[in-house]
Amino acid sequence: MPPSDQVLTVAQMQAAEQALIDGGESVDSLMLKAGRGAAEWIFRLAVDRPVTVLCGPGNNGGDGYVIAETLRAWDLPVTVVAPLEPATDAARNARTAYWGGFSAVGHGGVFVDCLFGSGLSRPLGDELAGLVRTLAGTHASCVAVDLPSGISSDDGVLLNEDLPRYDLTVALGAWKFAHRLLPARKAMGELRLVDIGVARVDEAARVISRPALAAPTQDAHKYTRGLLAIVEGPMPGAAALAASGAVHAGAGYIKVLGEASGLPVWAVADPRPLDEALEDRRIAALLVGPGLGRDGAAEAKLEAALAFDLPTLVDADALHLLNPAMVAGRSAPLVITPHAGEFAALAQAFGVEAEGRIDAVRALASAVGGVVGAKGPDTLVAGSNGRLAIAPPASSWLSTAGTGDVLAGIIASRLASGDDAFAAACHGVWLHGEAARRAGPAFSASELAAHVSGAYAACL
Ligand SMILES: NC(=O)C1=CN([C@@H]2O[C@H](COP(=O)(O)OP(=O)(O)OC[C@H]3O[C@@H](n4cnc5c(N)ncnc54)[C@H](OP(=O)(O)O)[C@@H]3O)[C@@H](O)[C@H]2O)[C@@H](O)CC1
Ligand SMILES: [K+]
Repeated sequence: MPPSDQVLTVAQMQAAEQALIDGGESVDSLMLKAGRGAAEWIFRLAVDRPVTVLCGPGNNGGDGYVIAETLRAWDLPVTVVAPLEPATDAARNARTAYWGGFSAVGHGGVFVDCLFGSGLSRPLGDELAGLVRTLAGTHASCVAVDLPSGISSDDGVLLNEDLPRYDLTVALGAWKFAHRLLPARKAMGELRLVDIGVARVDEAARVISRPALAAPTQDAHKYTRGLLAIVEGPMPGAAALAASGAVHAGAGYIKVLGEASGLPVWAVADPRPLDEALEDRRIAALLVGPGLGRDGAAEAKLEAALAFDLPTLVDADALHLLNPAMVAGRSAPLVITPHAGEFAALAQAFGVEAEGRIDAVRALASAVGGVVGAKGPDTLVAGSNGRLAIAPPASSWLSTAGTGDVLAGIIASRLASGDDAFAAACHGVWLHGEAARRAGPAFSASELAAHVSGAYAACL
């Protein structure tokens, strides 16, 4: 099987295909593997319904002819709609090898979109967009091969409006960013991956998968497991929620630096002035931001916290205060976890200008000199060295107040436990998503936090 966690850009996919060709494959042989692999999934979906394959001019269209011929040979009624002539040798060869018929309107049954794949370079013209919509509307099920036509592979942007929703998208060779990012992901239905022999690409982005975590060693004590200090602000509920997430995610000791009213009994408050409290050499990681406020006092706390150069997670209010001077000269790991609004403020503060979300997240990580967990329904984690990971789809019930504080607590807990910053962010995002899955519908942030230990148990 192909590495099922890697996500490739179009350029990386082309390089991977070239490596296969250098190793003795041809475009035609790869197209046969891709088309036949896709045909198997379509055959299962179709059962005995007729299939209409829309074939474009490039190699995605070539895949379509292979699919049509494969299904025809398996005795399914198949027709091809071909508004454009094949323009590549492989697509021409595949069309020549197709022995079935053509039609202008299709068959009903299953619509298979092989108009454009990763070679789409601009929005569909009105005529082609109309044809895709009509065929989708006149068939009971819709399948996209590699990508739905009209979607930009490298960033998941919809280049046309009113694109159809697909029941199934069969990715060829590797996942592309569009399979993992919104809004494209929403249009794709079920996702399946066909193996054409693509190897692991070291610098590829990854989908975050279940981490392997360890239980504490036999001789562990609370400090070896990690002391996490959470800087409290005027809204102590946020620090308490972060502490609840943190206690279930690995750290052995959670201390809240402040008055800590309303804290659970197992968390320890340290009400001394922050500078003094931060002198505790046993602190393994710091969390600053949840409930911190955005006034002068908050800014002073953030500066003090960052000056200690400990592994630190900056979240929430603190992200509106963070600036380049505060992170200059730091050497300890830093993680920031902005949602879209906080990201925009940070991009301005750090002078990040980039086209597209992925480049922007990478550029911010580089400017901050740390790891960015860009939160949202399709969370991205970027390291300052260009590493990128994409969260698997998570429960939409996470869209409720306080879940971000819980996530901050979990990631900070992983930092205190000794994960490096990138791993802490990835492990934390996975634990948070899994806790939400276990919490079911309509949970509160504290109920979410209580499910983190169940998520942890799944990683042992
Ligand atoms: N390479 C391999 O080994 C393998 C590749 N595989 C398959 O190949 C697919 C990529 O193939 P591809 O690069 O040929 O691109 P594809 O998406 O078919 O379209 C390009 C054509 O469309 C045209 N065009 C673009 N936008 C347009 C628009 N809006 N409106 C009109 N025309 C437009 C463009 O023309 P141009 O932009 O030059 O005008 C060009 O003619 C990939 O997704 C996978 O399915 C698999 O078989 C495995 C082996
Ligand atoms: K397609």
